[in-house]
Amino acid sequence: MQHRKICFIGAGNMAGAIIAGLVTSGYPADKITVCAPSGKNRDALKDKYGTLSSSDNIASAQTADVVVLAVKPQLMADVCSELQQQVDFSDKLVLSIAAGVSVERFYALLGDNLRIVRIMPNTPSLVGKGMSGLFAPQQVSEQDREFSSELMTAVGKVCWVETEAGINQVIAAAGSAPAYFFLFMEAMQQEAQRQGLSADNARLLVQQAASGAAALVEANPETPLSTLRENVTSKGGTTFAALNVFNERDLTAIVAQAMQAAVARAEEMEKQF
Ligand SMILES: NC(=O)C1=CN([C@@H]2O[C@H](COP(=O)(O)OP(=O)(O)OC[C@H]3O[C@@H](n4cnc5c(N)ncnc54)[C@H](O)[C@@H]3O)[C@@H](O)[C@H]2O)C=CC1
Ligand SMILES: O=C(O)[C@@H]1CCC=N1
Repeated sequence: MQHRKICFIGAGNMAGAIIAGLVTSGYPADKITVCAPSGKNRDALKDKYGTLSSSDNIASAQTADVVVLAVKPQLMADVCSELQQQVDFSDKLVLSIAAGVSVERFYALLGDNLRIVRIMPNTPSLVGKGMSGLFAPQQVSEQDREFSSELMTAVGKVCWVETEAGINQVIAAAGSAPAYFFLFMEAMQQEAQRQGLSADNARLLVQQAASGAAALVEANPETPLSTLRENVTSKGGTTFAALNVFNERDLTAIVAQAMQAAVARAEEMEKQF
């Protein structure tokens, strides 16, 4: 892949996960500058991965080919207004990983001719297991699309969505989704301990069950998820008893409501930020 000069604005959980994944997969660390007001996170990335560290968003963006906007959505307007005053974006690709900040909003903040791609990644990018959804307006070149795809492929899998609304659906299905699975695993670990297993064993059992299930899904892409579930479920057996509890509480409806809430919040943020 091309090794363009990248500047990350923001050094938090998500930027850190992408940077770690990128460098681990061979992206040259000296082509990556990480900007944040406080030295804590960006210097930790510098120490661990050899990336460059700066408190100066403007100077770093000025010399970059690619600017990754990785601050919280509520800070995006302030950060962009400051950049817009001093940085010429005409020769730069801008990648936003923020939830709830639309392309239209970026045009208003940084200029109408902005080369922008919205990316919705997730934190498993840290270990090369990320999932990113990408959206670009029509005028974004094939080269910029390809670079964006390759960048995120370095830290996981990617899919493109046809419309910007698709980014909010990606949030519900992948961006926020690691937290759903963590919540589920937390609940299982808690109950396993309550039943008498040690904390270490409870964690190990839940962890391996989850990663084993995910590995089976990955290894059998043609097999419906329902078949994998049925393969565990003996009629009248223990799994059947457990699944009955989920079904009685209508887990499917709960999951649907949760994913709809994520989309609704993203839509609300688009109006707010
Ligand atoms: N955490 C996640 O799982 C995901 C987060 N995102 C998006 O990524 C973005 C960042 O989220 P997190 O990394 O979770 O947040 P975070 O709070 O961990 O990181 C935000 C970073 O921005 C930095 N920052 C604050 N003000 C700044 C400024 N003026 N200039 C430069 N840097 C500044 C902070 O120092 C911090 O390093 C958000 O827009 C979020 O919607 C997208 C997908 C997944
Ligand atoms: O919770 C959030 O708003 C961000 C976007 C997707 C994951 N974390």
